[in-house]
Amino acid sequence: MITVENLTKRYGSHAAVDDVSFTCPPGTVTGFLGPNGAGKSTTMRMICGLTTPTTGTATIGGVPYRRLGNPGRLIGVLLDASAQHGGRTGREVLALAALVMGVRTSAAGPALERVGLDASAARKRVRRYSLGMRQRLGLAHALIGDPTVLVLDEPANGLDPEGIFWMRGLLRDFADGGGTVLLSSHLLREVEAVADHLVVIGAGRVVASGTRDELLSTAGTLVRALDPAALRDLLDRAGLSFSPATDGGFVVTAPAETIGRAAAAAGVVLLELRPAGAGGLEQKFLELTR
Ligand SMILES: Nc1ncnc2c1ncn2[C@@H]1O[C@H](COP(=O)(O)OP(=O)(O)OP(=O)(O)O)[C@@H](O)[C@H]1O
Repeated sequence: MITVENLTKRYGSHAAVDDVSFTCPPGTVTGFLGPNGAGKSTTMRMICGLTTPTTGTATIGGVPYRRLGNPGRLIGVLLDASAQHGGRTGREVLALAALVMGVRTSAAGPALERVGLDASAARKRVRRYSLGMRQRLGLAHALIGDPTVLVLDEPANGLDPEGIFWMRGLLRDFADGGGTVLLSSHLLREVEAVADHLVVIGAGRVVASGTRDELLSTAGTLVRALDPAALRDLLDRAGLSFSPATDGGFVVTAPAETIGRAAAAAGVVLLELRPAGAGGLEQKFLELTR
C-alpha cells in the first residue's frame, strides 16, 4: 500500500506539488496522469525519498521510504531509464543491484529474460541500448528484489506498441498477484488499458481521482450530427454544457436520451450518440489540467 497524505513541495514561491493525497491499494494498478510539468515526477520522487517534501508524508506499507531497511525488497522503482551507468552491461547492472539488495547475483539472468532482454542484450553495454531496452532493464532492476510495490515514472516511453502491450500484461499480472503498482503517464490511453484506479494531477493539484470505471461513467456523451452547426445551436439553446470533439462531434455533459430528444424535436439528424468513454475522459482531463 502506498499512502500519500497532503504532500506539498515548494520551490521558492512555486508549488510543484500542492496538497496531494491518494492511496494505492494492493492488488491494483494506479495510473498517475497529468500533462508535462504537472508534478508527477516530483510526487514520485517524494514517495521514493529522493526529494524532501515541504509538508505532508508519503509511506509504503506505513513506513517512509527513507526508513525502510532494504527498500529494494519491498518497493521497485523506475524513475529514469537512462540513469544506469552507460559503461556497464545489462547483466552487470542487475548483478550489482542484486548484491546491494542481498539477492543472489544469479537472479540477474532470469530477471533479464523476464523483461525480454536476451543473452546478447545482457552482454551489451547500456550506452548501446535503445530507450525501449533501457526501460526493460529499468523494469528488471525494479523487479529483481522481488518487491510487492512498483513505482514507475513514464515506463512506456520508448517502448514500441508490442512492448507497451507486453508491459501492460506484466503489470496486470503483478497486481493480480497482490502487488501494488503506481505508474505515471501524460496519456490516458496509455494507462487506461491497465489501470483500475486513476489519479489526475494538474498544476500540482489532484483534479480527479477514482476507479477507472467511475471516471469513465462521468465522461459524458459523444454526439455527432450531419449538420454540426445546427447541432451546436441546438445544444446552446438547450443550455447543455459541451465541448468540441474531433471530427465535428461534441462531448456533452448530459445523458444520451436528453440529447436525442432535443435533436429529434429540432429535426437535427444524428450520426452518432454514445457514451464518450476514454476519448471523452481524455478531453475532460485536458480541460481540468489546462
Ligand atoms: N528541482 C526543481 N527546482 C525547481 N523547480 C522544479 C524542480 N523539479 C521540478 N520543478 C518544477 O516543478 C513542476 C513539476 O515538475 P515535475 O517534473 O514533477 O512534473 P511532471 O508532471 O513529472 O512532468 P514531466 O512529465 O514533464 O516530467 C514543474 O513546474 C517543474 O519545473
